[in-house]
Amino acid sequence: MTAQPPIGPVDSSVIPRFAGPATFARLPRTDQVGHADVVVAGVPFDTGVSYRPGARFGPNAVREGSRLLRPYHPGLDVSPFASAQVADAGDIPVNPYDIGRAIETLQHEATELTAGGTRLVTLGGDHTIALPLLRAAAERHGPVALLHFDAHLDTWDTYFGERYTHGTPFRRAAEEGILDTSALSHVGTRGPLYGRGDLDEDSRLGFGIVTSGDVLRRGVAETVDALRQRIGDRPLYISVDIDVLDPAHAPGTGTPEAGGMTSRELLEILRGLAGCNLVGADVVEVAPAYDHAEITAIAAAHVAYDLVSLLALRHAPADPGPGRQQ
Ligand SMILES: N=C(N)NCCCC(=O)O
Ligand SMILES: [Zn+2]
Ligand SMILES: [Zn+2]
Repeated sequence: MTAQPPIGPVDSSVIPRFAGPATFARLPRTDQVGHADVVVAGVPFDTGVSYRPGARFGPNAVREGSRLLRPYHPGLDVSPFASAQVADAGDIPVNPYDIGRAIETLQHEATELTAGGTRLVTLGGDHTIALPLLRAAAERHGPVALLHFDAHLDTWDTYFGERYTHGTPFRRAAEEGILDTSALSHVGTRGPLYGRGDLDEDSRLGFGIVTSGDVLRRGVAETVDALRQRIGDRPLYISVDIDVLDPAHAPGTGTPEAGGMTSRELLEILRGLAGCNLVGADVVEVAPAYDHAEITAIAAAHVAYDLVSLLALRHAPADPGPGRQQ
């Protein structure tokens, strides 16, 4: 906890929430605060996609979609921006022409942002960015447990012979030894694969799978129990590909698959993870050009708000009430 109460978001009863440039949840920028406990950073990068491009515009779309968020989270009983100093670090500028350099830059910047113990929630960007983010998390915490919400496995080996793409980050991460192989789960997977071998290789890497259909059949409570048992108190990284949601709930994404979870199911599962040892998280694959009425951007903003709230809970023995307003 910082000595001064945290600087909170702009007061939407004084400055209308539709006015001015958007930071995430109308929070201060990192240069407006001293130390931040949690930072939200954008990564406008989509050079790793295999189908529709456009996730480079995701970070700002999610910021715009976050204007209506309010400071108290009743589901988790926390005022995240009062319990912890949360700030928007802006976008990390990565090379749009060279995936290798983009990955290097992002790993370096994520390491810098988290140097003093600050926790990072990243807004993508395509799923390629999870690899350098996991590297940075593992540098600090050792191999991390991973909860991966996605329609896709993203443990494929190569696309067009390329090893660093949005369909391969978790294969690379497993090979690099930065994941705790006793606690890896995909949640929400569905849709056709290239072959049964995809599943065999995925399981050989150590992943367990809770499909979208499993969530429907078992329900949220049983799903959360199973995930929590696997995670225990290990350092946990959560990666949310917004295409884990049904295209009805997230049309604005690059590789949509029918038969997905609802945003209600996803948010409820996240809330069920309160108290886990979350060390970092990302929300990726928002591609606003295919969105309608900000459906996807708003869903992603709420997911990011829940992730920030899970992180802020660690600073909040009891709800301290509203923070100082900006
Ligand atoms: N959306 C992500 N991250 N990956 C999808 C890759 C699916 C494919 O091109 O076969
Ligand atoms: Zn996906
Ligand atoms: Zn993905």
